Amino acid sequence: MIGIEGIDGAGKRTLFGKLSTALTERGLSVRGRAFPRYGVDVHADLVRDALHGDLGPVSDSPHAMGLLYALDRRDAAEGLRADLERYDVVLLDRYVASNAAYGAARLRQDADGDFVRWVHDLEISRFRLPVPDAHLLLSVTPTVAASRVTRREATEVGRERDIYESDADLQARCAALYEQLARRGWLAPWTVVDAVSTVDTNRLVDELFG
Ligand SMILES: Cc1cn([C@H]2C[C@H](O)[C@@H](COP(=O)(O)O)O2)c(=O)[nH]c1=O
Repeated sequence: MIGIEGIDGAGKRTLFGKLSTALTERGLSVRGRAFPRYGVDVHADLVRDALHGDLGPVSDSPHAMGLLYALDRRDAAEGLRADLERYDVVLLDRYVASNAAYGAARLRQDADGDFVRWVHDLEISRFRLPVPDAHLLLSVTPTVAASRVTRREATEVGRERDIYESDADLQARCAALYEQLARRGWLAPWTVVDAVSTVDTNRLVDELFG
């Protein structure tokens, strides 16, 4: 199970698609999932409302938001465990590490702070969510990521920027948090992928799967 992580606009969705194709071409069965599961889980829908300022003070509280993201994953845990039995590779577009990075960045803590520990206690120790085997961190400057978010807005009709995407300082702190989590090997080993230019997916698959 591989978690694909990075700030908004880092290119996670693109890599997710390319990796799925490359792994399938090598004869592996692949199951992809994305969190939050908007339209599937009530907690994820509350997250979406909060991200657009439609849930009152909930969006002001990193812990309230963190709990909603965690509950969405807890509701998916049984399905995830079944996927792990059935598929060679489970690819995740965001997972527990997103909660650690964004919440800690909002609270201006670092990776050794209370929030990252709180996420671990809640999602891993208490909810017993499956632990990933590896993380891929798409590393990109916040400026490049922001320009990708702007480009995506132009093509996705009706899509409104959420409260995190509009906050350049938060994105910069979040990028720093991800780098710290990667250096510490938080939860699983991390491979940092330079995502400013086009990622060589086949090379990445070779690195990951030999
Ligand atoms: C999955 C997840 C996302 N997030 C944030 C990252 C994004 O800015 C936002 C929405 O995710 P998305 O843009 O990938 O749909 O939620 C968390 O803070 N914690 C989480 O657990």
